[in-house]
Amino acid sequence: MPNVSFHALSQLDVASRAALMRRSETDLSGFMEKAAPIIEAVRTEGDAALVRFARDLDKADLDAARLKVSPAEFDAAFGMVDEDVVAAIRFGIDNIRRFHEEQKPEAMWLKEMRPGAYAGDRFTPIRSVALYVPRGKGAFPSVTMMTAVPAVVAGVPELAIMTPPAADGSVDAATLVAARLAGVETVYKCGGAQAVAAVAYGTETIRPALKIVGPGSPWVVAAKRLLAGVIDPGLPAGPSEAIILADDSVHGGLAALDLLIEAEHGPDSSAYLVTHSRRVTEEALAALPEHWARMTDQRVAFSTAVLTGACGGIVLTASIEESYRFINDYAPEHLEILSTDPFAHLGHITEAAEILMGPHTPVSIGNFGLGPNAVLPTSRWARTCGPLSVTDFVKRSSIGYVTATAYPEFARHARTLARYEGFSSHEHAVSDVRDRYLVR
Ligand SMILES: NC(=O)c1ccc[n+]([C@@H]2O[C@H](COP(=O)([O-])OP(=O)(O)OC[C@H]3O[C@@H](n4cnc5c(N)ncnc54)[C@H](O)[C@@H]3O)[C@@H](O)[C@H]2O)c1
Ligand SMILES: N[C@H](CO)Cc1c[nH]c[nH+]1
Ligand SMILES: [Zn+2]
Repeated sequence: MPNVSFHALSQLDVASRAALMRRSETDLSGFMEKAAPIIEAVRTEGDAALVRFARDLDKADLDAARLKVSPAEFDAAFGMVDEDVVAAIRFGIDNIRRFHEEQKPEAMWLKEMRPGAYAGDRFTPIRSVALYVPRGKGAFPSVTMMTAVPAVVAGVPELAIMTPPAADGSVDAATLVAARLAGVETVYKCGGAQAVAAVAYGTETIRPALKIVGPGSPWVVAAKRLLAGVIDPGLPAGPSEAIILADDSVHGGLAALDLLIEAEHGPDSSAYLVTHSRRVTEEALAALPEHWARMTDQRVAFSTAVLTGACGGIVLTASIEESYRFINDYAPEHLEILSTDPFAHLGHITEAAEILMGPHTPVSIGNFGLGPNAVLPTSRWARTCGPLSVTDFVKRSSIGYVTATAYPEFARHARTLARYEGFSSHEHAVSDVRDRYLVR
């Protein structure tokens, strides 16, 4: 049995407690240093650099003509994916679409602020957005669904999926199925930092986009940070992370089962079981070997690295209140509340990007298509932002309309503040100079 990291929270000093907040992406300096020349090569060499990085980093044999997925590759993908996978994708897309249609803001609203003066917001789609779909430590048709569906619901006219090629130069077949079923037919075989650079600057084959969304490895996160002045990098979604909060009403074996969900993404993930119950802790530790025995070697290696390392394990608290405090401090990407009465805890949690409630809502169900978006902020960004949504694919313009009836009162106050701030043209524009032109 590997030595699972165990932290009795009330016995930790301030530094050890602070260390528990760390994620693998907390220090990205090494990745940023190596991503910078990749980005520069794509900016200056375009497609030639993408072909070279596909060969060197993805071991994929490609030429520029094959960077874009062809209609024939899309058609072939449907023949390669089992019917039950297609059915699961259709089921997920249907739920995700219904959720995001509900979320879509009205195209415009106007409110009468004062008699005869109107103000509101108008939402219009962003013209072009790139969707990053990872591949490497897994294939992610689900991420395709989560990024493409809200983008299509928002009405973005130009969408392109960026995803790493496999060694044979192909794109994961289920990812292509999900893309077509969600309504996106432009897919480029290009991943990592080079993909972010390609859509930021554009290449001979790849059109530049105004924004990129979607999760990725630290390479992707680092490139987004470096290119934040060139392209809108969207919400910060890095290596997956989860907290399983268990109270005394559940079996610890269940907590262990769900702790392994996000721990198996990769050695750079984070996963904690947080509980004030010693019984749950002991049951969880006892159940882990049995769960590991059912997993593939790769997933055992990833989850063991997480649970025995500095970004995972078990946190035993002194009380449920201390569990809440820890979680709100940690601000996890995914939070699962394992309790027979999850709603009793919900009000105490304010900082978590996704909160999944009760023993029948494991993180897997959120990941694969309950409806809410599973592309979520990591590394404590849940303190300031939430899941990917339709609003990430639109921008807002405010609208104002003042009639002749309402104008005098607004003009009077505007003159006063313009004078105070020392802006003479601002003042003249709402003074009797304007009246000369208005009265005809
Ligand atoms: N937050 C979320 O919503 C969410 C959702 C799904 C997945 N994820 C996370 O996304 C990540 C996916 O990672 P992945 O590796 O499977 O796919 P990825 O596509 O993000 O990264 C693979 C790419 O990284 C680049 N790369 C790999 N090694 C490199 C090196 N040595 N130098 C330069 N570039 C290199 C390559 O271009 C490769 O194509 C995981 O960390 C997972 O936890 C997050
Ligand atoms: N847990 C990921 C978000 O952090 C989403 C996902 C897709 N497939 C498996 N997991
Ligand atoms: Zn997951």
